[in-house]
Amino acid sequence: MSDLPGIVITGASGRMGQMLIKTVLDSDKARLVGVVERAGHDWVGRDVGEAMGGAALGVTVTDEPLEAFAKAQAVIDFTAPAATVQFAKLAAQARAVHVIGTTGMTEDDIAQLEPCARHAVIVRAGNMSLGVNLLTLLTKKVAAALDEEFDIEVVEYHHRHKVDAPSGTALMLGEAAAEGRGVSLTDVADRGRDGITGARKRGDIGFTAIRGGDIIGEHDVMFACDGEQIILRHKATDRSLFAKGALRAALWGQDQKPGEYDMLDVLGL
Ligand SMILES: NC(=O)C1=CN([C@@H]2O[C@H](COP(=O)(O)OP(=O)(O)OC[C@H]3O[C@@H](n4cnc5c(N)ncnc54)[C@H](O)[C@@H]3O)[C@@H](O)[C@H]2O)C=CC1
Ligand SMILES: O=C(O)C1=N[C@H](C(=O)O)C[C@H](O)C1
Repeated sequence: MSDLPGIVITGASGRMGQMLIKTVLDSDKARLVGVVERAGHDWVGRDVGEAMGGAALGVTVTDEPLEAFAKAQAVIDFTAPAATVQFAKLAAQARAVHVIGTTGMTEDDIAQLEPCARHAVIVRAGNMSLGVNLLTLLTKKVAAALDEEFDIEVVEYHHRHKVDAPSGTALMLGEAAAEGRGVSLTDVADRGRDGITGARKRGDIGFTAIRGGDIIGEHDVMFACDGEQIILRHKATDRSLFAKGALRAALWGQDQKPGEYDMLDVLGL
């Protein structure tokens, strides 16, 4: 048997799940040892290669995550908040690195990761791409350089199937802008404008979510004052970018102590 790190992918049939499976299969640094779907899904019990419309891979889709995690060195998880919280407990039990791409997690969901990270490595980021993580650093720097004469607005664009807003990336960028300004995002976030909202409050960080078609993910951070605007933009044109980042995190996590990490740690930024 190969001694390459064994990876389990959760949410196997999802947009990211399928991309992650292909990315692990294409890699010469890791091997696919399991795939998980939710109970009742029609992929459960089938060979994942065949379920994806190709040749059999000898890996059967399971709805028993702990059994799968016990065989793995890392779990890559892009599913939904409630599932991710459960998977964190099971990955900790199996001492497997848990890479979390799932967005839309509440503060309570995130708090439940903390005890799990005492036993296993958790890498969590709303966006696994190098470009977005670099953009968070640029956003922080620009926000620190400008005063509140500049209004900060984060605009995100995603496909029609996305279920959470603002996107995880938009929140990362908002956090970075707030950090640059030395304020707490909770105090200044303006997340939903509708009706007679009153004029914009000085110092607020606004969020707008566009949903349509098959847009993979685009994010603008606008700094607008009277007479000029600066717009920092990231555009994802291929989901494989997130999957490659997640696999990189899973491999990086093999050499780390238990704890919570993000992609800036992985990328050394
Ligand atoms: N951090 C990042 O770089 C990125 C994060 N995402 C996030 O990843 C998540 C998934 O996105 P998509 O793949 O587009 O969604 P999707 O809806 O296509 O896939 C989610 C999959 O998870 C499965 N699932 C749900 N509950 C489950 C459970 N209890 N056990 C096993 N499987 C379960 C669903 O059946 C589905 O197959 C979202 O939160 C999204 O925002 C997406 C792209 C990049
Ligand atoms: O749901 C998606 O598709 C994406 N979600 C992530 C987010 O919420 O920021 C990352 C990426 O933009 C795609």
